[in-house]
Amino acid sequence: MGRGGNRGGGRGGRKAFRGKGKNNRGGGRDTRTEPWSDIKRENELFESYYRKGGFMEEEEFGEMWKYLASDLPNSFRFTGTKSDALAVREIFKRRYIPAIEALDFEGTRVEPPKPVEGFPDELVWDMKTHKKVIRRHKPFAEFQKFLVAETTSGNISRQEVVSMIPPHFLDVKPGMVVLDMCAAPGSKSAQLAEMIHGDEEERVMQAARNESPNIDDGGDYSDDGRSTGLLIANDTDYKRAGMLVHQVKRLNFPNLIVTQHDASIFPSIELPSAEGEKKQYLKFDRILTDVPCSGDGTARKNPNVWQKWTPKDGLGLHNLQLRILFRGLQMLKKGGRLVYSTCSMNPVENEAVVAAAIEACGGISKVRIVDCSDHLPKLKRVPGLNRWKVFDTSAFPGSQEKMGHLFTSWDNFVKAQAKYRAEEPERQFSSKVSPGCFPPTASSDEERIPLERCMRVYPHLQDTGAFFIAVLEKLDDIKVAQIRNADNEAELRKATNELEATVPASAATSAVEKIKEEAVEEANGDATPGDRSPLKRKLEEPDEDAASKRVKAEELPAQPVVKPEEQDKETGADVPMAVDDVQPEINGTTTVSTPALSNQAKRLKPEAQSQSKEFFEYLPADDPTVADILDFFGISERFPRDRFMVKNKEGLTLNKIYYTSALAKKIISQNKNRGMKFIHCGVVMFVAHKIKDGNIKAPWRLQNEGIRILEPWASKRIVTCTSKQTLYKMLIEMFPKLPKDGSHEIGEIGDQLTDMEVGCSFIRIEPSEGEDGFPFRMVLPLWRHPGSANMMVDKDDRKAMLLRLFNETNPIIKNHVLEKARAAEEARKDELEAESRELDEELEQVVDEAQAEEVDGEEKPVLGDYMEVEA
Ligand SMILES: C[S@@+](CC[C@H](N)C(=O)[O-])C[C@H]1O[C@@H](n2cnc3c(N)ncnc32)[C@H](O)[C@@H]1O
Repeated sequence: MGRGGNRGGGRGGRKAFRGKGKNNRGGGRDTRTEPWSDIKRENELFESYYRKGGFMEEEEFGEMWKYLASDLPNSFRFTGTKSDALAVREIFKRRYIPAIEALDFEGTRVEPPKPVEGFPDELVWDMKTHKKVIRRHKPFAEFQKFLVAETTSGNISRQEVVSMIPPHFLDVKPGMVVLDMCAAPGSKSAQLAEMIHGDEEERVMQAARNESPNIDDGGDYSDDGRSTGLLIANDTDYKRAGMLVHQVKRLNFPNLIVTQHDASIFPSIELPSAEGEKKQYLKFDRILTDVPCSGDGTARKNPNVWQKWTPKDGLGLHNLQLRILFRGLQMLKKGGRLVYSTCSMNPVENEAVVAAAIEACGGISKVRIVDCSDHLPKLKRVPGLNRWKVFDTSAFPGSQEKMGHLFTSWDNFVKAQAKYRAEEPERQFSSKVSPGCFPPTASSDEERIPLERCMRVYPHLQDTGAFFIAVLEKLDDIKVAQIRNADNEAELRKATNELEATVPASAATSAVEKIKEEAVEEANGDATPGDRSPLKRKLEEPDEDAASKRVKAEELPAQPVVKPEEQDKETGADVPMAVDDVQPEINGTTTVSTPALSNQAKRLKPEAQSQSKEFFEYLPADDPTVADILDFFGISERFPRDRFMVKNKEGLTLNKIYYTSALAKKIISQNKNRGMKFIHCGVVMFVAHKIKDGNIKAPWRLQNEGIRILEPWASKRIVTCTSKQTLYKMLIEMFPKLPKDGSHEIGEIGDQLTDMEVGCSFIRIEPSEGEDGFPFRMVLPLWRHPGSANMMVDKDDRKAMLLRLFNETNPIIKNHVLEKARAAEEARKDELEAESRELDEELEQVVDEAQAEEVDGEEKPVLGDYMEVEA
């Protein structure tokens, strides 16, 4: 990853809401007007469910609840390549920890940040002092500046600790093909990209020096050290997908594609195949399904949980979560690994989804839950649940009063419903409960799904938010699925209705105030658990050949457009979306009473479509513009020439030239006309230099984003910086002068530039030991003008570098070009004023002359005078 601004100005970080796209219910966006500290952290229904739902002992519940109602510590992660991340972490430890340790705030010693146990290399830190205190109070000003500057430069990610866990369990290796199905705003995608990237830069430099890379981490380094892996980050929500692009763009990762699809019907991705050969479709080594959820585990930072929690939030999302997970398992390679995660504590959104998906895939011989007890051993967690109660509410129409009901099984639920229909036909339930919400009932020990292998992280275990993680491995192709869809449920309901008469009137006993425990039959042992197992229907693995069939997307209104990065982009109509011929036929509705959707209707649920279209046109390997640029920089023939792309319909090298990995190219080229919605791919490698600067062979600028990918292969236009002092001068002066007589003030850089032709070049800075050395390798672009030089790093990034390398908190960056332009503007202003004075004088003269005329002739109205009308 680039330093010194090459990650742009991304300000990522998760919002205090979790996936409230159009499909999501629950807490929703934080819309409160009153301050967080004034929000009452109480909610009777919420508390009753977690207290009575049988999740933990009363004593532990008390501890958990106390933490859940307290503020969340402030956490962050050092990001980027490992060597860069470790270098910035060292600066932080050396400079800021001692300063914070010495602070007093409101009479108490400040507890400094600490590395979070369980995460490798001390790259994750948290701090008890609240974010707001750090932001607003003077003693923390220096530390706050560091956090802001490094977050902007992309060296720090302000991410919640628990949210960092799922990618760690995916066990991603460089070279793997990974899908993040619900990725926005992208903090986990960033982690995954880092993992796929590995120590790529180090390896590429070794390859360029013809050294054989010394690696045995199982990655594929056949592409001259470059990672052959790929991350596809997807989100259905148009605006959030825009946030995702913004977040991942600063990673400068050419092995990344962002798509915008409903993950539950994510299209199969076609791979190129020879004429007449059977079509091949991409299967993933790793998949993350960090699904939309009720988010009740984020209560420490999300007031909506306290204000709005209802059991409907989780119940309403169960089916969408199940469909997303099922689709993920379909697209996973045999032997591949999938992590399912939520920030909810509700088993209906967690263990129930995992169990229902495994059942839908054909059981534990097809998909197993991986025992991860030996992975991240310092991370405190508790086993997943095998038993839980499902919570629902009911009310009479028009009444505000709600009654809570706890059900232990689908049978009891159906029986209780029948009883209420007979006794209180007016009472209405949320009708979001489906059979898959309940604990699975295996017919034998061998078939039992070991849900205890799932992981629950609770707030009190290590002072974090709550999270749920399940690691799944696909053992075999999914050929037969057990489906519980609305048709089957209706059949089941019909069958169980016949049992109504057998339900004793006393079936439902009062448990907590308004909460009813609807599980008495089972508890008394007099219930005959009905056959919960649904009717079976065959579901073949998608017939990939049929995947190219098109389904016309519904016409939807125009959506806001992602900030365009290319001016010459055109808009075009959406291409119909390609989906698998056979989609997971899990109940697409969330209610037991809703009529079944036709298969066609289930497929016709595309996400909101935008009217704008990105173009991704690859340039031919012998493109003359690219050839000139590569020649100008002396780029080795070993650097691939066929991966350059432009983003205009005509495929012209107008403004920007992008670079992508080989696999990204294959996928984009093969699928862009199949209806896939690609919304981002590629790092900007070259930008057209439009200022007249003489006759330059390659009037293109190197870009921070792509410079480190290209630099190891360059043999020309390289300037080496060896002194910190020189770099300092280059940073505080935007355009240091380079007079013809060689009397510059920029040390070794100026010496090397003296005889260099006008145009772009690399500044190479190698790391060196000691306080006076450079903490990490840097490569920066520089433009040599006829009379000056310009390191092409923007002001914010210059400031970040000055702070990081020189501890300079308020640098004044000189820009004589801007000053000259301002002076010219001032001079022009003076000129304009003079012109305007002259005009006034002329006008006065005209008026005087007009008045003089009056003396001789008829009276005429003049400017500033008024007419006298004769009576
Ligand atoms: C919990 S958030 C994901 C957070 C993200 N993984 C991260 O770490 O930054 C859930 C995301 O799912 C998205 N989403 C909701 N329904 C979806 C669907 N049907 N397909 C794909 N994404 C969906 C939401 O827009 C939201 O961004």
